[in-house]
Formats: sequence, structure tokens, C-alpha cells
Amino acid sequence: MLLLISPDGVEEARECAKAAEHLDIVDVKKPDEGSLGANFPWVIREIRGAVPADKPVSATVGDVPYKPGTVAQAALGAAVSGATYIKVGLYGCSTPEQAVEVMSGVVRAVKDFRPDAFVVASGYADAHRIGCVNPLALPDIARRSGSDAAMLDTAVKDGTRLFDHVPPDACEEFVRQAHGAGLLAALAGSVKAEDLGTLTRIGTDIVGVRGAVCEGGDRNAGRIRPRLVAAFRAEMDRHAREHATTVAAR
Ligand SMILES: O=C[C@H](O)COP(=O)(O)O
Repeated sequence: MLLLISPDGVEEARECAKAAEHLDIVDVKKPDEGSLGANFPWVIREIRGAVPADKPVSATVGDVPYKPGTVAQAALGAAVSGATYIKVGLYGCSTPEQAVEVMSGVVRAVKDFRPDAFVVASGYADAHRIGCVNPLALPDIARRSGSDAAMLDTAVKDGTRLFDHVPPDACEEFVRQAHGAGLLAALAGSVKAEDLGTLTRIGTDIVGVRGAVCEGGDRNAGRIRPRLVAAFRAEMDRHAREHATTVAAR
């Protein structure tokens, strides 16, 4: 399982860089603009420069409206600024058809510019609270649009977590559908270390966190700390070893 960490700007990205050996993807966002809030192009560029070259930089395009042209152009902006993972939160899409239309535009805009870029279609585990597409529709939306991964996060950061809205067996189905479509499955949403056993068991490819590696577990007031990133990775590694042993014993 890959570890994606979301700093809120250049200063925190430098903290991530200090823990680079413990993480896989640095995800640029602007949490005060929403759960998948987009940051400025110059921030993405500066973070790309601050993070070791072998660590991909991801950028969120925002909690986007159903405006395919606007979103495609914004996604290209993220790619031009140096992000190779382009994450789109389909906040304003209420049907799978709308979501496929938005993501198809993103895939074309991004891959025309950079064919090896990795496009992530993200929905929300708590979609019922904001009226957007059902979380379990995401793997098919990602497949139909030519995206590379399907992701879930939570839209409302009020302390409720991924599994509060999409229980483990439904997350397992999400992963199964994503894999069946040849996609990676990414899961986030106030994930804590205690969730890692389940996320490992169900075959999650990427886990995204912020709060869990911030001081005090506070994604807003706390700051990302390298020692917390290292501790979170150690837990991931422990669960990966335990899972491998269990599978080998079957
Ligand atoms: O993409 C991952 C998100 O930033 C997760 O943030 P969170 O762990 O604070 O919910």
C-alpha cells in the first residue's frame, strides 16, 4: 500500500520531504478551500522543487462543480505546474454521467500534455450529505473516463471517518470493482492508524492521510511532523507483514 500525505503548503511539504523515505506521494491541497481544495499553481511548482525528485507530487484540482471545461482547464494547470498525480473531487456531480463527462475532459487535457500523468477520480464517502454521486459508482466512473484510479475521501471533515460512511465490506467492494476495471483503489477520510489493518486486508492500493500525521491528530490546527509520518509508515509496514503471514498460512 502506498502512503499519500497531504501538506497544506510549502512549509509542510518541507516537513514531508524530511520524512521522504517513509512516504510515497506528496499531495498538494489547500484544506481551507475544502476537503480536496486546490492550491495555487506556484505552490505546486515550489513543492515539486522541495520534494525529492523520485517522489511523485499529486495536486487536487478542487471540490469541483459540474463544469467540464472549467475543470479540464484547471487539471491541465495542475499538470503544467509539476503534478503528475491529478486528483479531482467530483463534488458537483450528482449523476455518474456528469462525473464521466468531467473526468473524460480531465483525462484528455492532462494526458495530451503528459501521457504518463496519473488521473484520480475522487468521490466522497459521505456523498449522501452533499448530494453527489454514490461512492460505489466511482470505479465505473473512473473506468469509463479513462482515469487511472478511483478514490474516496470524506467531504465534511467533522471527525467522522471513512468507515463511518462506507463500512469496511463496502470499501472492500469498492477495491474489488476498481481492481476488476484495472484501476488502483485509493481510500482516505480521517483514516487513523487503527484503520490500517482493514485497509491492508481489503487490498487498498493508496491510503491518503493528513490529520493522522498532524500534531494532535488535528488536520487544521496541527502541523505535519516527520516523526508522525514515520510512525504511521511503521504501522503500515507492520500490518503488511502480518497480512503477508496470514495469506501465506492459508
Ligand atoms: O487525501 C487525503 C486527505 O488529505 C485526507 O485528509 P484527512 O486524513 O485529514 O481526512
